[in-house]
Amino acid sequence: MPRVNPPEVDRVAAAQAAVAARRARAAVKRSVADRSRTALDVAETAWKGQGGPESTLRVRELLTSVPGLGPVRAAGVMERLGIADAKRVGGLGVRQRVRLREFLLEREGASPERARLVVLAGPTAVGKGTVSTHIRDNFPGVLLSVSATTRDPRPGEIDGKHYYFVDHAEFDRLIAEDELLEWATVHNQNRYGTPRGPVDAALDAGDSVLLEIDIQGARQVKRAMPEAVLVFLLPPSWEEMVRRLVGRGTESPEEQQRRLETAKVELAAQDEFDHAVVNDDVARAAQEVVDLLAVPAAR
Ligand SMILES: Nc1ncnc2c1ncn2[C@@H]1O[C@H](COP(=O)(O)OP(=O)(O)OP(=O)(O)O)[C@@H](O)[C@H]1O
Ligand SMILES: Nc1nc2c(ncn2[C@@H]2O[C@H](COP(=O)(O)O)[C@@H](O)[C@H]2O)c(=O)[nH]1
Repeated sequence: MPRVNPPEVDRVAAAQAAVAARRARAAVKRSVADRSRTALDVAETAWKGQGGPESTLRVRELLTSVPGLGPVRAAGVMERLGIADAKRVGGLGVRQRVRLREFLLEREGASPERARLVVLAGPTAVGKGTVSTHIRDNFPGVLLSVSATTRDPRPGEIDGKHYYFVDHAEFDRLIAEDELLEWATVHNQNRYGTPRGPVDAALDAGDSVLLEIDIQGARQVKRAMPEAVLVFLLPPSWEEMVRRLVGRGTESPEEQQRRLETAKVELAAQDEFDHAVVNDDVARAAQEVVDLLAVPAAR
């Protein structure tokens, strides 16, 4: 027999239930924040459909309880995943669940205690330098490795900031003394290499490191350090990449042609990478790379 109560009793019971539900949701959020549970575990519980506090938690609340994800970054993540602001975890559609699960898997695999080595590679003029500079300027928690190179500085490039500009004898010495984590002759012309010391020191100190290097170098890093995360930066289209190369105006037409030949080979290697990021917008592409590094956003 259904019970019939006076309206006051129903209202009091409903208010008590709402308070209990809010407390339960707050407890779930605290358990993610203090890492006694992962956000993915919470989401999976909600999707088992038992109607507990996990399923009525808003996705925004779940994400902002993940260490290192503030409201602004959480909003950006939701926009990327195609999840509306008011959505509750239990109310997500199948595709949204798949996207959120993938995001949380990646994010929680990249726990902030585990420093990561991320390698950003891609074809010429896709914007590797631009995206890396954006990360260096906006995410002080990331160490951007400074490479050694035998090429001449371009106008405005500073020795020790953009590259260590060295002659061939010095580059030979760096190789002979095993001071480079990887090195390669790029575009059949100049040699470039990653100094090993600063990378090792940063990882030992628990700091994540970003390398912006070519594909041959990325393969060498993966062989030496299989835990490194390889990210392939893609242009929105081949034509846009050519426009960027020509528009940059730093190479002669012959050098542009040489780089485009290398680019065809490089684009064929994108499947060897762990992740692909399209550089249609610098800030968004940089954010995607930073999410893979799992470092706190700039204040
Ligand atoms: N998202 C973007 N939208 C429009 N232009 C961009 C974008 N990202 C970079 N660019 C422009 O494209 C050009 C090439 O960028 P950048 O020099 O960073 O490429 P790169 O991948 O480092 O090239 P390389 O490997 O040849 O050194 C620059 O003029 C830069 O301003
Ligand atoms: N293997 C490595 N490649 C590197 C390194 N530093 C930069 N690069 C790549 O070289 C090309 C050309 O650079 P540019 O500054 O002359 O335009 C570009 O693809 C870089 O990613 C390195 O240490 N190792």
